[in-house]
Amino acid sequence: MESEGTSVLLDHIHQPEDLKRLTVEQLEQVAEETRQFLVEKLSVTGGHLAPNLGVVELTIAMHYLFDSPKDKFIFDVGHQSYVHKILTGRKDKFDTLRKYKGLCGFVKRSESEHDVWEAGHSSTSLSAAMGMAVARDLKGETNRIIAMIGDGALTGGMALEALNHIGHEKRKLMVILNDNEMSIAPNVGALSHYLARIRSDRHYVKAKEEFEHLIKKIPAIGGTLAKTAERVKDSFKYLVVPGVWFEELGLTYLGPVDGHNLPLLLDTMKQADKVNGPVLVHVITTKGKGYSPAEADSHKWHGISPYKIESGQVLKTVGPPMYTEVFGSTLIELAKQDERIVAITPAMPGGSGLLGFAKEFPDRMFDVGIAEQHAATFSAGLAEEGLKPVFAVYSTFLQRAYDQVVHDICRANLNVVFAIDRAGFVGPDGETHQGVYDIAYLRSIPNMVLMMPKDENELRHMMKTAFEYNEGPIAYRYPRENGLGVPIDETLQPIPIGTWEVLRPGSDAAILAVGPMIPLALEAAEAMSKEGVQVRVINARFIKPMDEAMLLQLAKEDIPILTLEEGAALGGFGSGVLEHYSQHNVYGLRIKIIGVPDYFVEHGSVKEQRKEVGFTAERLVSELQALVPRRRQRA
Ligand SMILES: Cc1ncc(C[n+]2csc(CCOP(=O)(O)OP(=O)(O)O)c2C)c(N)n1
Ligand SMILES: CC(=O)[C@@H](O)[C@H](O)COP(=O)(O)O
Ligand SMILES: [Mg+2]
Repeated sequence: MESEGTSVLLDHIHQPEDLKRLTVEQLEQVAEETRQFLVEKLSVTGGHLAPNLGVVELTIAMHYLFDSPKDKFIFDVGHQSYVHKILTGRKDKFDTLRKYKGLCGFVKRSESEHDVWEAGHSSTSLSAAMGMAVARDLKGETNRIIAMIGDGALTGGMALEALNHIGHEKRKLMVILNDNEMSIAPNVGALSHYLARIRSDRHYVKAKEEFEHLIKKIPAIGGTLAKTAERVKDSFKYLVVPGVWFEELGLTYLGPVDGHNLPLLLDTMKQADKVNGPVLVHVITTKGKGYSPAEADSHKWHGISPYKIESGQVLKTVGPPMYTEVFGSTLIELAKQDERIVAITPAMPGGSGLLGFAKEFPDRMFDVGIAEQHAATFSAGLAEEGLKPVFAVYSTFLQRAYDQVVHDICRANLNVVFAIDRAGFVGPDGETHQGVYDIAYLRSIPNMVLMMPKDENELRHMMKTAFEYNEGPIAYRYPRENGLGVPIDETLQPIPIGTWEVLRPGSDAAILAVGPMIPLALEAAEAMSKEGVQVRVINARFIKPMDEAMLLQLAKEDIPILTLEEGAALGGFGSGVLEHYSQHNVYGLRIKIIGVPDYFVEHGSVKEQRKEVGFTAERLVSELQALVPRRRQRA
């Protein structure tokens, strides 16, 4: 891929209509120029390069044949919608991709009328498509509904629930299965193996054609022989029709078709468009197509940081290890001591830092696919039988398994350990991925213990604490960022459950800070000390249960309290402090909750997101000045 390409045709594509005037050869040139554009732009911005390189021809074909936005294009997850954005007038905004107030990395209604379904979480496209198909029919409209779903997303339970409904109602809609054999990591599961079989045995299609040709040769026959021939043909389907599983669900299966062969793709999708009912087009693509580093390692290039085009070398940020890395290495340390420890990931082995664990303990590592609900109750089953499951999951994706956490794990009080990564703001992935709700949605469940460390060293001790805790479910949450670079204790000590830690003494006010908010609290306390106000800073490392003794002491001292968490203020840790005092009939305290306000915080850097919601020392100082009575503020 030369680094300075000239986009001759792509520069003239401002809306999908501009595609429709082109010849197929010109469309192929647009595809080439689009790949060039993606590689160049994302070398600066970073983003989901490999998924988008894989759907260049597919997205061009969709916009060439069909009429968005009248026809509804629904992208599952939406991380592969960059080509769609390029073709719908947003090419010039790609320098702002995933930047603060810039182009969103997922489908976004506010950006374009062509963006009709927002996602970020996987496996929602088919349910949305079905909803839009029913609405269309009830309104007497005739537009097309076209969902693009990947082979990974297809393993998500919602997708299978939707297929069941789609096949039942038999309404006209098109499912384009973008099969590149990859989730983020190589795809897993029986469904993935089934698709692999279809991909590999191309003779299915040839044999089917020969058989049908043979049947046609038999002279026109009537009666039982005709019925027999039909039954033979139908049963032959089980042998040769590759997509029989989909056909049995009630969808017409077309494919598999090469997703980079535009003429073939166009023909197949024209055929699919004629089907008067649900149709699934099985498209085989290469994740990372056209850029050799991404083709060679599409796991790494699924979501990539800025890189050098020529070498594919990623521009690494230096610094202390990420919390995720510390989690992964410490889990190996613990697992070496106890074979009861098993790790579970819903399709995020790399992102969750478990690749090392998988290598060390292949029999104790379970990637269940994009299936958080199954992962949770699978963990419950493991715990039921005396193992020590560590369910590694991003905060935002744990939302998908809330009932299983309540119903199967906490109610049953099973010893499941939750390793909740990406807790707090996550930066470029934005509002669909912010890990800011798990404090609120977990702390209200009986039997749940929820911790957050002040640094990577304390994370290790929390992991030991969780491992040795056998009173039921326990969770530690940690952010998508580097640790603080603190010294690492070799010996792991469990922390007494429900105990906080005073980090800075003070008698005029107290800040109860959670996790990555602690440095900010210390900075504000330092600033206040210059005004003669001594602010105590407490590491509120147990969100549940709270340190009741310390809360009682604070009440006795009757000093103002400020709670600080990178989580939804509504129902979060600070709410818990208020609830505690209410339950203990303590009245009249001055308490200020600082958390994430009640709206979805969009993409940008974590620093920009924190600034936007007022997580700044200046803001904390002004809140403390308002809380601490004048008499305590010495002149
Ligand atoms: C509920 C949920 N779990 C996990 C993820 C993380 N995730 C994003 S994309 C992806 C893989 C999707 O694979 P596939 O659908 O095959 O798309 P591809 O990237 O291969 O084009 C995963 C696991 C998510 N977005 N949503
Ligand atoms: C699209 C998606 O959900 C994942 O690719 C996610 O963006 C990964 O997030 P991290 O980059 O934090 O692992
Ligand atoms: Mg895939």
